[in-house]
Amino acid sequence: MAEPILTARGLTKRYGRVTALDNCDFDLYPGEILAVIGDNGAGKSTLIKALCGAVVPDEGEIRLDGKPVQFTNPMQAREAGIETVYQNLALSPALSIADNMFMGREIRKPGVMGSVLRMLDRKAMEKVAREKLSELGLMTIQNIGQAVETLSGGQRQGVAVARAAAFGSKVVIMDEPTAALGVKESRRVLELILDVKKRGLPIILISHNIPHVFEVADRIHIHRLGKRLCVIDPKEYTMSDAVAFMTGAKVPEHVIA
Ligand SMILES: Nc1ncnc2c1ncn2[C@@H]1O[C@H](COP(=O)(O)OP(=O)(O)OP(=O)(O)O)[C@@H](O)[C@H]1O
Repeated sequence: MAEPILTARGLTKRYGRVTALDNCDFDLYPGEILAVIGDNGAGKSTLIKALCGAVVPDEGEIRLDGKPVQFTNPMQAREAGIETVYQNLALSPALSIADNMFMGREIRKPGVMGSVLRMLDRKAMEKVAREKLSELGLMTIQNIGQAVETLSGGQRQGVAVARAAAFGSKVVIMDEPTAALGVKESRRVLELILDVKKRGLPIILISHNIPHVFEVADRIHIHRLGKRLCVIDPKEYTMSDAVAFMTGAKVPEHVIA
């Protein structure tokens, strides 16, 4: 196998007496969809937050492309090429699709108008937004100037995924992308995740939906009691095996797939 693109070794994060991450390891390889599953409170969110700069671990090391990185906020991780699609705070409802896609990285008008007057180049942003959405087959969204609150749940998630795919140059992290969606919308988002993978970006998918995980993941990282218990190949195990490992009902024979 190629070298991993993102690794963590010995990550530990304590909240008072609770050890949310307990000497945890993690590996993501180029081009793969790696699902992260685990029981409630196992430490999945804390792991993901550490990888995307939202939480600073007490101990341990994270490497991106083999180089040690220390993110103290999510902006630094974004600048390094790690984009995260959050479960809830994905988008600003009152803003347009294009504005949401460029939130925090707006394109300014050329020359003094942009540099001094800080004027936004809306035309340029709308053009790029339109391109990105159509690349992912999301051009059922008619008007790029439309406020995000007028979109369906699936369309909103699509915009959030498109944003991550457009700007994530190294890694895309998706936290429960189908949790709030209906059957049809979930399907579309799963297809989008596969499209993002086809474009060569590796994806970390955190999900409680085991059938969705088995459908799209290349490998499954099973998290238990603050650490990686094992990594399985979904073609070699059943969903009930995965749930049994997660809950401790069964002990895996091999640790890493
Ligand atoms: N900000 C915090 N302050 C205090 N305790 C926290 C904080 N964040 C997480 N924890 C604790 O750390 C442990 C791991 O939480 P985490 O949210 O990472 O688990 P999870 O696997 O994502 O759970 P879930 O599937 O329920 O979202 C839990 O016991 C949780 O209560």
